[in-house]
Amino acid sequence: MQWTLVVPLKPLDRAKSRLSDTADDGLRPGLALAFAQDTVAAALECPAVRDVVVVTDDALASRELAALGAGIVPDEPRDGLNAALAHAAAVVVSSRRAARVAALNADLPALRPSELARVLDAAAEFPRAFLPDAAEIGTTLLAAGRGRELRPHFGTASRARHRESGAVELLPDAVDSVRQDVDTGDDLRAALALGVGPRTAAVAARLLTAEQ
Ligand SMILES: Nc1nc2c(ncn2[C@@H]2O[C@H](COP(=O)(O)OP(=O)(O)OP(=O)(O)O)[C@@H](O)[C@H]2O)c(=O)[nH]1
Ligand SMILES: C=C(OP(=O)(O)O)C(=O)O
Repeated sequence: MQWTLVVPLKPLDRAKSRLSDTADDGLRPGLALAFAQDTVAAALECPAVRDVVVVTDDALASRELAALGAGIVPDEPRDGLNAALAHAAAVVVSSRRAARVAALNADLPALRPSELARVLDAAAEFPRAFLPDAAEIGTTLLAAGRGRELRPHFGTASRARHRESGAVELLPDAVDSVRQDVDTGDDLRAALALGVGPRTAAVAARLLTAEQ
């Protein structure tokens, strides 16, 4: 069972504003890019993933993520996160017949391919399914089966909104790395404790040096 993942990424100079007390304006865009690179690299190593498509208008992120093997879809219709995801999912389905599509957050720097495979295998049992984030308020993955629309409701309180939309909440064991998104300094410390990918580790080392 193979999936196409759609990963949304807003322009790096506006990304991760809630990390401004942890990483200053000089470091934050690089940190957001490192999260996306580690997320995409781990996703591409997952046996359940056929391909990864990043929906973004950021030129540097597009180059760096394409170099890892991701496809790039421009951010249309420029009406926020859910519109961008719905558009990219529609592009994917029209270009690859019978695709299974899942939206995956770009801020999962501890992502492990085997844990992502476990989540996608669980999602395959349902027409639409989602994984709540570590904080139990948001969502890190929303999956739609063949012929089903994604109908994304990411953003504030997305766990409750995805539940209300009829998507099945997934609760597989041992998938912490897929749930650990990074929005705050505490989230970053939790991700570092799980073990992050090499690009995030390198930027985090610079952050720690800057703190001293
Ligand atoms: N393509 C696209 N991606 C978006 C858009 N808005 C948000 N995203 C991405 O969706 C994910 C969750 O977005 P947010 O929580 O709003 O933004 P963030 O950069 O993670 O963090 P904050 O700035 O602290 O809110 C991140 O990967 C964002 O880069 C958008 O309008 N278009
Ligand atoms: C957009 C979401 O992610 P974040 O935690 O980055 O706000 C969400 O959880 O729906």
